[in-house]
Amino acid sequence: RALGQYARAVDAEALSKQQYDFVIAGGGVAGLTVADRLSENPKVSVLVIEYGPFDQKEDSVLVPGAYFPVPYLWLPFSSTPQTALGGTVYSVPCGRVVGGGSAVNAMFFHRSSAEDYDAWDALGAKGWNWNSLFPYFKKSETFNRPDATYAKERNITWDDSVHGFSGPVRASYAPYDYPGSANFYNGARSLGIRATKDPNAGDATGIFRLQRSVDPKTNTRSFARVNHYDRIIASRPNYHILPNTAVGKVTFRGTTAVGVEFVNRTSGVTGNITAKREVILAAGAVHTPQILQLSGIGSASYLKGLGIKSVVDLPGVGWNLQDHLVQKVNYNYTNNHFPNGGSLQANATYAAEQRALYDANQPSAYDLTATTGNLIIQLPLKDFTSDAQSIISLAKSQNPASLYPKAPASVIKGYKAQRELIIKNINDAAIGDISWNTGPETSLYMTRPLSRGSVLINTTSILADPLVDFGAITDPTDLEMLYAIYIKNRQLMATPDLSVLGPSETSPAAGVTDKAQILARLKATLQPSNAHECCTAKMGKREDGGVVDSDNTVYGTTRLSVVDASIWPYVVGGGPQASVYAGGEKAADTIKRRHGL
Ligand SMILES: Cc1cc2nc3c(=O)[nH]c(=O)nc-3n(C[C@H](O)[C@H](O)[C@H](O)COP(=O)(O)OP(=O)(O)OC[C@H]3O[C@@H](n4cnc5c(N)ncnc54)[C@H](O)[C@@H]3O)c2cc1C
Repeated sequence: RALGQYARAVDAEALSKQQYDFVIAGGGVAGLTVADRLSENPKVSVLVIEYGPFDQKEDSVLVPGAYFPVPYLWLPFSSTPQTALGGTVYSVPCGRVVGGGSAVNAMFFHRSSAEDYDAWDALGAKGWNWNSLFPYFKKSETFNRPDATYAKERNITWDDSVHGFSGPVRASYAPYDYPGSANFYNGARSLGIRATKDPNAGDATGIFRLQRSVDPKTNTRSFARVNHYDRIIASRPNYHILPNTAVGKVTFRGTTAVGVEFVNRTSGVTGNITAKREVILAAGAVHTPQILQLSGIGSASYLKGLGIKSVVDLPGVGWNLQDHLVQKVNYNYTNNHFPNGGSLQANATYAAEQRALYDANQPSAYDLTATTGNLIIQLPLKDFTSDAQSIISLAKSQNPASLYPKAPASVIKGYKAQRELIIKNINDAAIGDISWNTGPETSLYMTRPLSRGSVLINTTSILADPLVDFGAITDPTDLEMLYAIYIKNRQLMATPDLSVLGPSETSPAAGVTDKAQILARLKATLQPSNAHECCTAKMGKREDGGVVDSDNTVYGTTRLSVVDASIWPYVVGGGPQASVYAGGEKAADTIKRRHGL
């Protein structure tokens, strides 16, 4: 049988006889963005090989308010014991499904501050800066304005000039809001926190309304499977996806990538497929470095220990892992509004009513994700604490080589350069967030880590998880920044607008005021990952631990590129997906140009 639209019906033998112009490993945000753009040309054939299945349009995928439990995660998957956290292991959250992280994420969809992208360029990702990414942010989205009356009532503001109106990702604001949002907004304003007109304009600090990747016509998730595959596939016989299949390694002629080896996860059947023009890695920041190492691209001496023949000695592969720290803070409220962000879980009658409204396409609590409220506060360090200078001094006093003892020398060199820029921008770009779901849970995020981790293989099987070391809070500055965010949240909860609701903290440090004790509680309860893993095949100079050049090509190879969140020099503040979509759009243009398409 010839390859069908979904390529699901094809057995490995038939597939092995096919050749594609481009073979893409990983059908997540970046992979499907690039596949869509390349296959716009009917003469270009594209195969995406995706480890996970197609989703079955479950509520937990499509309905924002039915988000929990999060489906299609890579489970069970644990990190290595975290040395600065008493040897505890933590889960490594990533999506494993067509659509990748966008099929399972909390749908925050927003850009970071211009300083973050400009820092990438300064660190050697030449041409990757705010100005060059800006048109791609616009290209990636169809922005939907909220209803005018609702927007006025709820202080929703935006700037049309920074948005796109014809791109694949549907971006919108929730049409429903809990009354507690007003308390949060007014409390933040009373602390002097600026109301940001639109965080997507290059300054993502202040308090603002969360834009989400949700289609406002259907009130369902707008994710890469829908916006970069379902939307177009009927007219693209040249675009195929092979699900439930792992890319095991890239195959080479010399240092030229010529295809991939794959294994079907359920049948175990293996095969090879030829890529006539290019192999594109888009397996996410945890798995792209795994594929590279299994293919002989990484530290030659390390790979030799596993019996893997080196193709290119590239010690930066797998290093520079970054993520955002998460700290949940829970409260009891004696006088909270009803309904609030906890009501769907706590009150079955209310949940049934809201579900009926949602099904009738009326504004409903099901239009919100179960994780968040509608508002978020993102601030630079100086706006979280008056103690910013001593935190900066602490950061400067660290010795990067001893913080990251096993990292190759080139990686340390790049790490030092990153630290200098991060410290320089620390009082301008956001370092963390406060998000209250208007119910029992507040989420704090420390988004400007100075600690670094790694993803290294320790077997030669693609079906075994790589070793993921988040390196969480190995630089003690990160814990101090988290503490600053935590204290700011306490100040916020003490403002008249929020204290009127009668909050009393139940965890992580109920009643504790001593700093050392609070730090101990934070260490015991923080999560090293917000599923925002990135930066493990960094774009930048090779001598600084770089893995890909500014055109996404893996150093020392031809016809092999990386397009996902692995390529970032350092993590953006806020949610990463909008930046991955934009980076995918930019990479697709680069690849087209390279092949004269
Ligand atoms: C639970 C969760 C919540 C999140 N919430 C938000 C949010 O609210 N806002 C936000 O901006 N970001 C959020 N993120 C992060 C965001 O989704 C990711 O940053 C983004 O998906 C990364 O895109 P990517 O293309 O780099 O990788 P992914 O989208 O993860 O895609 C990688 C794909 O490659 C596949 N793959 C892996 N190994 C192989 C292999 N060997 N062969 C073939 N395929 C392979 C994976 O199955 C996956 O589908 C969240 C992520 C998760 C998991």
